[in-house]
Amino acid sequence: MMLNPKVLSKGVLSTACLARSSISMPLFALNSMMCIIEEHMCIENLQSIDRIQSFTSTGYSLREGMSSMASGSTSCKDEDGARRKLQDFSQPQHSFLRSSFLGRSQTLSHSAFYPWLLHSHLYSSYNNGKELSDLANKVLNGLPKFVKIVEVGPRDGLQNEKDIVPTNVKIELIRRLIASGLPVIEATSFVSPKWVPQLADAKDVMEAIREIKGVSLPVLTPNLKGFEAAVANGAKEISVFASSSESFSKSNINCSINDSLARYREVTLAAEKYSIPVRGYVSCVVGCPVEGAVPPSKVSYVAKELYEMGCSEISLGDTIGVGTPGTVVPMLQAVASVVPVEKLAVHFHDTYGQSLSNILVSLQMGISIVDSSVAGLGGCPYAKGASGNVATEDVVYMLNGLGIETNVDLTKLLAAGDFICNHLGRKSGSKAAIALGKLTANASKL
Ligand SMILES: CC(C)(COP(=O)([O-])OP(=O)([O-])OC[C@H]1O[C@@H](n2cnc3c(N)ncnc32)[C@H](O)[C@@H]1OP(=O)([O-])[O-])[C@@H](O)C(=O)NCCC(=O)NCCSC(=O)C[C@@](C)(O)CC(=O)[O-]
Repeated sequence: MMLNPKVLSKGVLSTACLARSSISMPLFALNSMMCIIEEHMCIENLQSIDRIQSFTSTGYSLREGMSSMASGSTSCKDEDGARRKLQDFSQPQHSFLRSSFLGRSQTLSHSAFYPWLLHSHLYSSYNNGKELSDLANKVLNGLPKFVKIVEVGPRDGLQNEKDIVPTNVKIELIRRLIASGLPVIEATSFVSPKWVPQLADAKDVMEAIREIKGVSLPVLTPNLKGFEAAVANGAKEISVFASSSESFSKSNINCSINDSLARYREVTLAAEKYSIPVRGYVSCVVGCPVEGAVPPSKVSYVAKELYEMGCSEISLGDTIGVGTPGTVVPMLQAVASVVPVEKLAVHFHDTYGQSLSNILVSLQMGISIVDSSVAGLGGCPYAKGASGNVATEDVVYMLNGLGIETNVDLTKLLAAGDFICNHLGRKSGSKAAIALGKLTANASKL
């Protein structure tokens, strides 16, 4: 598409920059979006750009949509007073998606390659500045100001490593991750050492970190035995892990979904006595290595059970990393209708490179807790084909770009990633870490 020469003139560009700098929105993302919009819409004058200043005004947010859905309402009011229907994403996959995201009741054909078909719709429907500012408002204004990152590298990241990582390396990794400012670091698992030999040193890891204050260091427990061992070794927070797929439940913890929920009821009851917060994982929230696609209703069933038995946070795990925004959004919609969205976390593995886009749509839906693993370490020994978790460095880089606080020092996080990658003798799984590492190396040559 042609770009109007007027938009290219120096004056226009600098005025556009001024307009952008006067708002409190994440500028990098906003600039990128505006460049795309300007380019494709051949903006003739600056009126549209000036309206960018109204991006901070009120507008429809997906969070509002989610809360109205949770209360049984299916519609919400936008600033023009028009009633817009929330989309029904619970329709079968690969059919059609309704676009309330764009503020129009239009039906978009859904294909595997372009799940949202945002492009053609965007350029054909939005042709004035007011609508452009509404659009940017909807995309960016609903994002949280702070995201809590739950670092799962020492547990989920290392559990699949074939060679046993020495205990002192695990402890040093945890110390470095703490130093980077991460608020939660899942330290280890009290599971059967026959099932996960890599984490057989859970007691020794806990012994070294149990006195550390100011950071949460939860551990994974599959049953009461694991819970008791965790508490005896100083755990102050624990996690239980159920699955939304029967086959995965059987292969991961050797019991059915309902049997696992019965076990976790015992664990949450015991935890309540000690005032120990329990996080509940639901794995295979989009797909299972054995059963294939997992319907959102199964995920919401397990999430609701965990929440109602007392789990204070529910982490939704795409264990094999097959999700795209097209499958993650309906799953979140189903779960958020039974568990408050502020209690939900997302946990993506990056097998198909979809994690960051999945995280972004999750944030747009009101989620503000994201699990990730330093250097993209990870994989589940009982989920064939599962690759590493989304890399914490990549998540922090994206959130920094969006102007979202995490309290994480990226430089120190990169150092923690280098430390563990050096030990494992492996390149980092984080694209941001690789790119920033190259930048540093080039700078030091100057
Ligand atoms: C649940 C069990 C124990 C059942 O395993 P089982 O073989 O059915 O259990 P059992 O009760 O028959 O016990 C077998 C042996 O394990 C012992 N045992 C029993 N419980 C414990 C315990 N807590 N700690 C230590 N030992 C334990 C028990 O004492 C016994 O020892 P033995 O008499 O043979 O010497 C086993 O299947 C297990 O440990 N599974 C854990 C597997 C695991 O950790 N998988 C990775 C988790 S990652 C995940 O789920 C996904 C997630 C959370 O990351 C999110 C995502 O990525 O999507």
